[in-house]
Amino acid sequence: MSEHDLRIGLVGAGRMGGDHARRIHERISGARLVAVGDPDADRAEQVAASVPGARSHGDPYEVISSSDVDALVIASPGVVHEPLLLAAIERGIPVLCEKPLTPDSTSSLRVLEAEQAGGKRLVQVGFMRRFDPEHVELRELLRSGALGRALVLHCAHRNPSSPPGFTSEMMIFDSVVHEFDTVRWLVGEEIRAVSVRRPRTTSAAPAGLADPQLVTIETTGGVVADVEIFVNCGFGYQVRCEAVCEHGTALAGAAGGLRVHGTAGWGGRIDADFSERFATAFDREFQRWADAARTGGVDPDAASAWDGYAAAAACEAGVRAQSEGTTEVRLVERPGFYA
Ligand SMILES: NC(=O)c1ccc[n+]([C@@H]2O[C@H](COP(=O)([O-])OP(=O)(O)OC[C@H]3O[C@@H](n4cnc5c(N)ncnc54)[C@H](O)[C@@H]3O)[C@@H](O)[C@H]2O)c1
Ligand SMILES: O[C@H]1[C@H](O)[C@@H](O)[C@H](O)[C@@H](O)[C@H]1O
Repeated sequence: MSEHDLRIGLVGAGRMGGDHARRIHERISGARLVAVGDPDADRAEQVAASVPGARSHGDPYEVISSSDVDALVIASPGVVHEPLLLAAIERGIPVLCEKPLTPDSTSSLRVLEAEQAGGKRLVQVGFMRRFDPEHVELRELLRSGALGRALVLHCAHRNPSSPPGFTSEMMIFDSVVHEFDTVRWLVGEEIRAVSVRRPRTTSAAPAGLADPQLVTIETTGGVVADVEIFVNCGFGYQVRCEAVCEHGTALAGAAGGLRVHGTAGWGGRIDADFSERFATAFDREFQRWADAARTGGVDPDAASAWDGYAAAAACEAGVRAQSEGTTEVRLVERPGFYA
């Protein structure tokens, strides 16, 4: 630890907040956690107690206004991201905000406006797949043109089970929000339209949840991505994306790891959850964010507030498409600030 470390404040001390606190303490260099805030003061205290030198606040805004906080991590539920982001932008500190930027495009636009008014890029959205080695390799391959142009993407996003209160709409704006960002980032084009189909529902789904769903995403350049979102698959956590190109295909997220051949069978293992599947991605995301924040810059490969807004707009179209059929995505003109 050095006096030049980036001093990080964390708001939201739930599952992700706890993970990120550990990550910063154990695996990120040049940065340390100094304050944790959560309206649930016990949670804040518990997470702060797990990191030597960190203190807790029952008011998250006290963390944001603390003069010894150089940069902020937001790991609270999406519905409260906007006021926390606006407070961080007002103080002029870099912020890494867990997905989503905000839950809808109107509030995302307010964040974009505040950031532009401050004149400096400060916001990064936690779309961690951008740091997953296989997804990075797939993007580089697509950009190299070695397989020709991408035509179709086949994506699967499976969770073992949905948390209590998870709704059919959340399957779009809490889960498929990752694919909206991944597709835009892989292809380098905005999303033009979204449609949703509902196959028959798994008997494992809680009452009222239409699970799985098939989401079709069309980009402005004519790439079509199909996404199977299945949040009660029961057996583990899987995220896959296969790109079909003019001269070949490439798949990120194929079952990897050790392949075991044993009595009467062979097999490998499946990750249990996102913290396992994307452990390396989260670590890289945080290290690169901290490195950029320490020098007053932003990571050009990370998701910006613009990316967060574009994903929110696609999610809105996706939720409308659940009942209205194919729905177009309308974006404001991209400001030069986010070029
Ligand atoms: N990148 C990923 O794969 C991934 C995975 C899970 C969750 N997330 C995102 O991380 C965020 C947190 O999710 P979680 O699963 O940790 O939720 P959680 O419910 O476990 O924890 C959220 C915490 O935020 C606190 N909180 C509520 N209002 C607050 C406020 N105004 N200010 C500060 N804290 C407040 C709650 O008391 C709670 O302790 C969400 O945005 C979620 O979408 C991302
Ligand atoms: O909040 C979580 C998280 O974003 C996971 O990465 C995703 O797989 C889940 O579907 C979502 O509910």
